Amino acid sequence: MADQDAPKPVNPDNMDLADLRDEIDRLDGEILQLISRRAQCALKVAEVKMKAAPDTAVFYRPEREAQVLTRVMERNIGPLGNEDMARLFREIMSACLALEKPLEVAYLGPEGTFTQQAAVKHFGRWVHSKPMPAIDEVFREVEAGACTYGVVPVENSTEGVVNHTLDSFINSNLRICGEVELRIHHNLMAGPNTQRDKISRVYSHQQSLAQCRKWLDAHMPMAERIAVNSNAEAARRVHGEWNSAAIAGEMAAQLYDLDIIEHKIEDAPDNSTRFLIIGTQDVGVSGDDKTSVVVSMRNEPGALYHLLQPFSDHNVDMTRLETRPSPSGNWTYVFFIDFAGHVEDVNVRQALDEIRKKAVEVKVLGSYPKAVL
Ligand SMILES: O=C(O)C(=O)C[C@]1(C(=O)O)C=C[C@@H](O)C=C1
Repeated sequence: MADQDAPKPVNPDNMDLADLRDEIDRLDGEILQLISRRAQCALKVAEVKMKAAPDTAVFYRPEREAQVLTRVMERNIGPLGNEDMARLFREIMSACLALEKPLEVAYLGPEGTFTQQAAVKHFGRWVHSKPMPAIDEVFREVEAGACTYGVVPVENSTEGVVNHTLDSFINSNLRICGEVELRIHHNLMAGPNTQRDKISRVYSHQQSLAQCRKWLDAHMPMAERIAVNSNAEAARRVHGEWNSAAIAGEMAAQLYDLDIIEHKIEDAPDNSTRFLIIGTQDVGVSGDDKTSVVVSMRNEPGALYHLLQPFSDHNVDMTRLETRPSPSGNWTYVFFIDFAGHVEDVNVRQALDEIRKKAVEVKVLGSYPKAVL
């Protein structure tokens, strides 16, 4: 391009409103062209994948998405914050992937749950999402191939692990393809005809009731607390009942037309929940990964020590250990372990090889990128 054709540098400080809007129009034109070119590239990527593996092409690549979002955050110069910028790119990538192949994602419903919020955070808005009534039904939907991926909660920072999810992995061949972390804000909501001092029942998911226990003790000690399948289910019920309230997220209040009586009633201000993305694919190395395994050990003295020793010997950073009763009974246990690294990393492979020699069974649930957003 000749020098005289190059766009003149502009200094927004010296521009009036009309000039600033002209500049925004010009920049929007550039952004539009760039997004279109990016989408064309994604279509070409789909062609290349189809050519290489016509029957088994994998379009959604969590490791690549994590790298793209991490790079956006590293290169961002502001004034938009890193997370805001990454969310914009999250949606662009989501739209590009939908051009390649629209994804079907099952989640723990009904509509308006935190799990749906987590699904949107992870995949963006360009997927077909399908609410399922229970965690094991999310697993079944993905196992049956009706949806390619599923989203289920796995642990909460105040309430701990979601046992249903861990137990579902024991009898399933599904893998973990990703994780999402979500800050959870609980709100007390009711229909427009319900007065706060008349509330006699509070519905929510059992974990949400527990996460708001102190607030409920202090402000609604007389109201009966009723556990239901999900917070969105609680909101749906309250939609048709007087003198009842639900504890749920803002999405549920909008969906079921309820008024929020009190925002952020959770006892722990940094309350957050971790969700897993389940599917059938093995995810490649992103450079900042996590691995989850489930190990069953013989019930003998020192079993746990022998299980953990190889992690320390090979410098593998263990991030979580959960014990669950083994489905075979007899007071035996299985251990769910998360650690940093990917099964293709040498130290991880060595640690797992040693554990396999000592364990009754080792099942790798998946290596996947650490949550970026
Ligand atoms: O790089 C790929 O494999 C792509 O399909 C492109 C792309 C993107 O838009 O950047 C889209 C979907 C994938 O999940 C990852 C990245």
